[in-house]
Amino acid sequence: MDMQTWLNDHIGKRYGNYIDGEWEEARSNAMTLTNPARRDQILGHFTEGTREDVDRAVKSSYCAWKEWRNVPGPERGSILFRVAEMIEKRADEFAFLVSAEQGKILSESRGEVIRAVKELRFVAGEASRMEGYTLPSEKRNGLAMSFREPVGVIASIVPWNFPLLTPVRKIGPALAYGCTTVLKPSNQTPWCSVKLVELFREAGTPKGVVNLVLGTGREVGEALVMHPHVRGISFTGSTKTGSDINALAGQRMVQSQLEMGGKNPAIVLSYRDAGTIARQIAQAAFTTSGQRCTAISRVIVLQSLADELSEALVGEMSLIKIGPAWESSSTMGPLISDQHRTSVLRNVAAGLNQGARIRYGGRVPEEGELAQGNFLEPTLIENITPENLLANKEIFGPVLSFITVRDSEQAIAVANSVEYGLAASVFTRDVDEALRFVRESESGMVHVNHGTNSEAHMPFGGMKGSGLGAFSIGHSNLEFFTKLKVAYFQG
Ligand SMILES: NC(=O)C1=CN([C@@H]2O[C@H](COP(=O)(O)OP(=O)(O)OC[C@H]3O[C@@H](n4cnc5c(N)ncnc54)[C@H](O)[C@@H]3O)[C@@H](O)[C@H]2O)C=CC1
Ligand SMILES: O=Cc1ccc(S(=O)(=O)O)cc1
Repeated sequence: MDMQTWLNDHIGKRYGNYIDGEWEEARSNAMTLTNPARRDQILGHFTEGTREDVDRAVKSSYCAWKEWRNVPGPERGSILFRVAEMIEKRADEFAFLVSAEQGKILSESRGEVIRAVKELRFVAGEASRMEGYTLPSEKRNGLAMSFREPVGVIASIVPWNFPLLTPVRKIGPALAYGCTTVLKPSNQTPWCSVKLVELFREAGTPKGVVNLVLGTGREVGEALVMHPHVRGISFTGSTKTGSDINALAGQRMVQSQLEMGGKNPAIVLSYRDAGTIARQIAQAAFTTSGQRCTAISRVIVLQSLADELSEALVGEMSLIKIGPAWESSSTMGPLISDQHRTSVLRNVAAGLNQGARIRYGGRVPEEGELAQGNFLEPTLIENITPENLLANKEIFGPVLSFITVRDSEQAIAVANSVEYGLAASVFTRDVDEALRFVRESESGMVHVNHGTNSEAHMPFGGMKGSGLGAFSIGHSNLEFFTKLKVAYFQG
């Protein structure tokens, strides 16, 4: 089946919250979700949840946790393996869903689906690895041991750029480590979360272990963060919201795991072939139309290489074809909303006012099919000074800042000069330079000679304004979803 046919069969339905094992009716004031590649197409209608919904959902999760925490790890893991299997079997349908509500092209959506399956399988195995350790006691015939216990109810608050993967990245580890969760998706991409929760139900997850409350950050998100039974907040989104959440959680002595924004650099110090480097940078900058927390948004290049690299980047960018996911020729989709595109354009205009120049792109298509969606050409901007907003602020769109430097020393200083520290790439043929960058980069994830793409079994996170608390995905999740307890035995 193709995406258009699938969409025609599935759009226009109404969806409500999933609380305590029951799907609820969508309320009459439900929010209308439209297709970012075709604003006149209504995808569905989704309840605007309330504080009262949050209260019921959290209480349900709290009740369920008292049972779920005692379910043996391998049994918890087997539910996650089952969900992974089900997503894999319905991979086409999930890719259509991701593309429909997020806008990204189908090959990227398929990549997101595969990644979600891999992460679920990884974390399903983690359910059996909640290790502590045992030491001989100070006393004769004694034992001293530490072990890990699930923290309790987790609020999972997710954004719109990876509408399947990020919910999986929250629900998966929560359940593996014996926690229960209330999921709140972005109200710009609630559909994938609904379909994902349907699978958890189908896979036999006991009632209350996963609840879903749809709605806004102000109403549903804040109520979750403040609920007394919520014992951990796993959040992905903007640095501003993450920091607000952390302040509130801190008052309640509750831990948060925050995955936030980035202004990720690719520093280019030497190469064999400018075209190969440009291809990797363009891929890392423009997939998901630059709306990835790990997108490369700054190229920091030695002056001596700048002309050749800028030419090669323009060459790569001219191959990008913007368009809707259902056109097989499209290689870059729209932005999530018209409002977000306006914010991206406003930031670009402010950067130009500060002296920057557009080298390529930057236009909004105003005619034909493309005018119906939130499209924006991939954009390369040069003549950027260190103070320019485009050198510092997260834009979260298809906008790449081209910055030239004297030497590798200055390159590293510029790379580290922003408030963020999520991902960074270095391109060099010199192993000493590469090692130095790995050591000195103020980023959670450093990539040598490739773009900022991570792997499904490795910890994922950032430093400075990009991340706080335990990294997600890998074994590091144990630190967030469980707490340590020590026991002494005397024989
Ligand atoms: N790091 C990442 O992956 C992402 C970063 N962003 C950045 O954030 C900017 C704004 O995008 P938004 O969608 O508005 O991000 P956001 O950070 O405000 O929203 C993310 C999630 O948090 C919820 N939320 C919002 N305010 C909340 C509050 N006070 N308490 C609890 N939950 C709350 C939202 O409803 C959503 O589910 C983007 O332009 C981009 O720069 C956005 C999405 C993802
Ligand atoms: O938040 C989800 C997320 C962000 C980035 C990537 S990637 O490694 O850059 O593809 C994957 C998942």
